[in-house]
Amino acid sequence: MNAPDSLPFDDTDPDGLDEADLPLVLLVDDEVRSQDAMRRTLDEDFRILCASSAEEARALLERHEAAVILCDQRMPGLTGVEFLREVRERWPETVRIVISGYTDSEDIIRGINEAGIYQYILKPWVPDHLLQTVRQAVEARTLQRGVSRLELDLRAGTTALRTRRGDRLAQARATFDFERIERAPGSPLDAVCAMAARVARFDLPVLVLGESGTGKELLGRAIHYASPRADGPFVLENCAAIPDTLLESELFGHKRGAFTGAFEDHVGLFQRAHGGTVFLDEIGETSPAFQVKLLRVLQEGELRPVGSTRSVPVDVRVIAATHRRLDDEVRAGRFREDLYYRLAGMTLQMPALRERAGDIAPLARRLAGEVGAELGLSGVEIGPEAIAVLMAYPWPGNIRELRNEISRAIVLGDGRRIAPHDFSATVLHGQTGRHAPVGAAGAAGLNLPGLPQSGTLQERLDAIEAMVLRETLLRHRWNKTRAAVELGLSRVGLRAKLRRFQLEDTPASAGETP
Ligand SMILES: Nc1ncnc2c1ncn2[C@@H]1O[C@H](COP(=O)(O)OP(=O)(O)OP(=O)(O)O)[C@@H](O)[C@H]1O
Repeated sequence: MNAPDSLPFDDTDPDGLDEADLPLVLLVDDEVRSQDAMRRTLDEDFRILCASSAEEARALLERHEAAVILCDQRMPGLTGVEFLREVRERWPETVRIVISGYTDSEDIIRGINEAGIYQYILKPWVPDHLLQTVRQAVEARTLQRGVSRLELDLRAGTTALRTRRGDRLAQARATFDFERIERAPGSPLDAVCAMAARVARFDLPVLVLGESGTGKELLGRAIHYASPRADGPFVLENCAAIPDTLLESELFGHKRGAFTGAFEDHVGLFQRAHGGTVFLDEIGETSPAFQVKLLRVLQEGELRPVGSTRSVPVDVRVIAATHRRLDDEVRAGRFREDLYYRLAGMTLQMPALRERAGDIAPLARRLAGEVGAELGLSGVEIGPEAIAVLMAYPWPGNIRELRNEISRAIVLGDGRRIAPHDFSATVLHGQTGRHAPVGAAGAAGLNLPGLPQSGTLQERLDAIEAMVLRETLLRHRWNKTRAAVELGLSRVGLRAKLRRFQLEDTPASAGETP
């Protein structure tokens, strides 16, 4: 039998981590060897306590607040699930994980409800998976505790958050509200915004993934203004825009004389964001050397400006964004795994515009209004044929490209109503060179990933009709006779439709081959 451990605090921790801040994990297993194996897997990230029986575990839980309990299903006297049921009642905030072999699965499945088991791990377990599961369990507990705290606050009628914020904040909140992230009802963005709004309330780091121009920054701002840090600053740095050495001084500051050209002390963005949020755009572009420095600041909650001997405490929430798949970057060894886990408290994925073609119509109308107003034109409209053209294009540059296209159309058009011929040939003919045109189908049939999910029936049918016409013409290299035959139209009928969608009279449509 293993005696219960005393807490393994280590004053000489080489990482400079105060172990007292690490979450406590209780391992319950009567086999010393598997206890040891688990401990070795987890003890860099957590404080560990071990018990060999339910009795010992109870005694430890009475004295220490464990974030997570990992319990073997086979124990002398009672099963892991039975013990975890008791843990749920007496220590409900401790997240419960059971470890078992295949044969125990029925009992475990019952236990998922009865004992509120967060996760079960099958033997033989894989160290990475075990570590990952415990990390997630700790995060889940942090979220759950935050929810409970909020509920308590609400019940007590706490209005502190609201009263602290003034008009300026109210205005910023309205501007960067999740509702202002334009989308159609039922858009995939609904789920992203709902998750972001939830996580906004908790002080977790957030990683926003998504192609360029999908609205990652907009989402980051909305998170900040929906968070308890909303009355603190929101500062943004594009990590890809400046060289590595400057990035460090830009973010963490420098002392006068720290390097050639450092004529004065410089306060970095992290210090300026104290009490607020730092948005680190294009984090995937940073060098390994910079990643180490950032990790240290995040771990220690303090920074040392370049050339300084003194550390300064900083309290910021970091929201990082990248167009890269950061987990792939980690696997390829280009991004530090430990930093990845620090940043990815919660990961949000912004879908590309082509994956939510239903959003194009409301977005285009909104952007036409916004850009029109910037240009001093009010009430700029977009006709249904123009919307159909926009919906048939795959938008590799996402909303930023859509905004540019609409600006162009307003400037080149009559300034009142945007029509298809106001768009660039690229958009009119769906040719990006980077992605297959939406609706471009093989001989097997028509694939319509951009099937419109909003708008009136007529608008949606128009969008589909425009896509089908364009796709057929592209495939027949703009040979109208062959396209008409395939579509069962007369040449005159096809021409009328091309005129209607203004696909006919552009130089590109006359000569362009796909
Ligand atoms: N859903 C939306 N509603 C309204 N405007 C949007 C929406 N999404 C993005 N935009 C606008 O599109 C432009 C690009 O968005 P943003 O800068 O947030 O994208 P990003 O993903 O951070 O781009 P990058 O990775 O290139 O920095 C901005 O002008 C933004 O206001």
